[in-house]
Order: sequence, then C-alpha cells, then structure tokens
Amino acid sequence: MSVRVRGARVELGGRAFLSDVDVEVREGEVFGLVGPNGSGKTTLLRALYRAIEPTAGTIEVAGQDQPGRRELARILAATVQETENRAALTVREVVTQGRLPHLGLLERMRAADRRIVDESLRATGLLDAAERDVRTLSGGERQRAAIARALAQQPRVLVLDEPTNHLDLRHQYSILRLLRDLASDGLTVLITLHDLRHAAEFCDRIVVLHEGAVTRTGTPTEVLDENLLAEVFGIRARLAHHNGRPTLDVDGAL
Ligand SMILES: Nc1ncnc2c1ncn2[C@@H]1O[C@H](COP(=O)(O)OP(=O)(O)OP(=O)(O)O)[C@@H](O)[C@H]1O
Repeated sequence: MSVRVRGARVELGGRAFLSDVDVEVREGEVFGLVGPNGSGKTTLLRALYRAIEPTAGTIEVAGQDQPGRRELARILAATVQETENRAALTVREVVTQGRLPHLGLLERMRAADRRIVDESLRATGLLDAAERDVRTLSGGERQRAAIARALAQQPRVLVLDEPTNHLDLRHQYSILRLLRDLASDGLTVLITLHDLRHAAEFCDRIVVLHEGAVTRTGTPTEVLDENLLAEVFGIRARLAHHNGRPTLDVDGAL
C-alpha cells in the first residue's frame, strides 16, 4: 500500500474537520478524493504532506510510518496553493526547485537533473514558456508549472489538489491523461477533483468525503449512484456506462 491513512482525526481551532478517516491508496493507481465544498479534501491532503499534524491516527507513505520532512520530500510531491510563487523566478527555475530534495547541501545540478526538468516542462506543455517570469503566467499555466515542479521531484507518490483547476478543456484532458500514463509506469497518484465526470473517467478508485468523514470508497462504478449524488453532492443526475465506466448526465441542483 503506497499511502495508508488510519483513523485520522484533524482538529483546527479546537473543532474536528476530519474524523476517523481511513484511506488506502495502492501503488500505481490514480486515486480520486471527491466531496462537496468544505468536506475536508484539502485538509486530508495537508495532513498527508505534513502541513498539519493529525490529532489522532497514523499516516504511512510508501511504507514509511511518519517519515521526516526531508525524507518525505524525496518520496512525495504535492501541489499546494500555499507554495505559490511570488518571487521573480522563471518557469524553469520554479520547476528546478523540484530537484532540491535530491541534491546534497551545496551540490550542483547535474546533466541528469536538467534533463528531468526539461522532461517535466515538456510533459506539461511548458517548454516554450520555460524562460518566462512565473508571475506573468495565466492561472492555467501557473497550475501546469506547479505540476511540472512536482513531476521534477520524481516522487513515488504525487498529490495534486484540483489539478484541472484553471485549465481549459484540452489541458484538463492532457493533464489527466498524463497522470494515467504516469500511474501505468508505477507512480501513485492522489488527486482531488470536483468534476465527478473526470473522477469516473480517469480514477481507478475514489473516496467520497462528506462532512469530514469517509462515506464510500471503491471503483467509480462501485461508488457513484444516484442516491449518493443526491445525498452528498445535492445534484440530480442520471448514470449510464461507457467502456465499463460510469458517465454522468447532470439534470441540476436539488
Ligand atoms: N486553518 C483552518 N482553520 C479553521 N477552519 C479551517 C481551516 N482550514 C480549513 N478549515 C475548514 O475545514 C473544512 C474543510 O476544509 P477543506 O479545505 O479541507 O475542504 P475541501 O473539501 O477541500 O473544500 P473545497 O472543495 O471547497 O476546496 C471547511 O469547513 C474549512 O472552512
């Protein structure tokens, strides 16, 4: 198991925002975290990359129980809003930061590191924008730069908070396709998604969070049904199947 969360509880300001959360993510799968606004998805991701400590429970990443921060940075990469860049850096410099956990103190980038940076830029469609100041990027380009930096870290577990946010349709599909390909090569991918159609199409398994607790876990076919969509997401939708995966036809909000 690549990520194993057991009995996690997170309290902020004395109030519990996650309680008794169990999540297991297998090596080489795309695992989706879905749930309505405020259900605790980002809180769970923040606990995973140790921006907050759970008040109860355990979190194991790539077989390591509570790894130290430096060790964690070598095995897990995350895109998070709080690391958004405000300094005058080029896209290439931002993506290069992804190599830092792999370099020793004062150790310089080698040709192999530069190659990984180039590959990460290419995979996210940013090679042409590599020398631009990140502050001049559009929201979607910034999102792709954050994903490129995470890829440059060459993690075993990739954690992305709403990776399709700000992206036009073409880039949404190309990033989701890229994540599927990376998972086929053995990377464990954990993402939050608002678009349940994407979750149904691209995730191997999903977990539904509702009011800080796990409601259901399983394949999209096992998890998604019209009752759940009504009760948890407050939408009226019809489900069908295409190529063995559920498709959603949303009629509207309840
Ligand atoms: N630092 C904090 N202090 C107090 N409450 C917080 C803090 N961070 C998050 N919360 C609250 O915790 C709950 C869960 O928030 P979280 O961001 O995890 O939800 P989410 O599922 O990611 O939502 P969204 O879909 O809107 O991004 C929300 O009610 C939020 O207001």
